[in-house]
Amino acid sequence: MSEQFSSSVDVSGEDIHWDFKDAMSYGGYLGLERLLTSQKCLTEEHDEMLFIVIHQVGELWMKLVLHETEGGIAHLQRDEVGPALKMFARVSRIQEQLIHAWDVLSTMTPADYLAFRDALGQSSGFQSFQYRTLEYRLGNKNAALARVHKHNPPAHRMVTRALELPSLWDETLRLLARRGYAIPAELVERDWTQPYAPSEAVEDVWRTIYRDSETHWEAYELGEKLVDLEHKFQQWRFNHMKTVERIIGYRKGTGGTSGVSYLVKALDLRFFPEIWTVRTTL
Ligand code: HEM
Ligand SMILES: N[C@@H](CC(=O)c1ccccc1NC=O)C(=O)O
Repeated sequence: MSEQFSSSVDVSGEDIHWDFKDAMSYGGYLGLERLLTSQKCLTEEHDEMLFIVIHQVGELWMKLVLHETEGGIAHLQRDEVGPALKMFARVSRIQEQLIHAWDVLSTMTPADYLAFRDALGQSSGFQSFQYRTLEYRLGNKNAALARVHKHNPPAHRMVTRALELPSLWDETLRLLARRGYAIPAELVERDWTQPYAPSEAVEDVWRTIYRDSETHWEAYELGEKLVDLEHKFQQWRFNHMKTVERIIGYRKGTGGTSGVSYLVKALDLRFFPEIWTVRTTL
């Protein structure tokens, strides 16, 4: 073994020796070489680095949110509510990080952003395949939005798979049906690519669960976790819309939408509709 690839150190009387060729290192394990050379600014503008890093951090958190959401859904499929709740609790904490990231981006003024905005061309958050995958897994099935990814086959496969699978809400209703709650049969087996249509029968089930939570404790806890998750998703959307308003005003979006008014409309979307409507009649 060559001397330069090995080392030993005396730590509290213990001789620790390692071989660098095989040893795991901090940067190697974390892939820092790729991670920290992936901030490729197109301009010399100071704030472009902030813009890139905020998006990269967002995509990394989204990766973990997807991982935890998949894990949580898999537990629900196996009727393991407790471990699913543990994963959704983590999702909510990650969402808090995503929400607070807007405060960092808000330090960028309109002039700072406009200085490099033209370099972005027609690229836009619309093209985030992880975001679209997440929306589909949670239950917002707008099939048209998958087409954006058709020129990127791995992304298209990921998004299409999410479109075709039962969402978190679908799996929640299937679990309730297995537990004897009166979920309509056409919601237990359906074409999952289609948007979910709210049902009075489902609202009735949640009314039963909420009115007597002590006898329906697991279902009640699951319902409240989903409320947290959707509430935080709404907060993220709202902060996005307000940050966009303060940075580009009422300009059109680079992705071709009207901009702020498009983002305002997106605030009306619901992943778990009956869990909200039931609250009016509890
Ligand atoms: C200066 C900052 C930003 C501006 C001006 C902005 C603006 C917009 C606009 C106008 C849209 C609508 C699509 C379009 O026409 O382009 C949009 C969509 C989107 N943006 Fe941003 N955005 C900003 C930052 C971010 C950040 C930091 C993220 C994520 C980390 C993000 C994620 C998204 C996503 C996922 C969509 C698609 C939303 C949907 O389809 O409902 N944006 N953004
Ligand atoms: N839609 C934004 C551009 C934008 O925000 C963006 C552009 C490239 C990569 C990520 C982006 N972020 C989210 O939409 C705009 O209209 O200025």
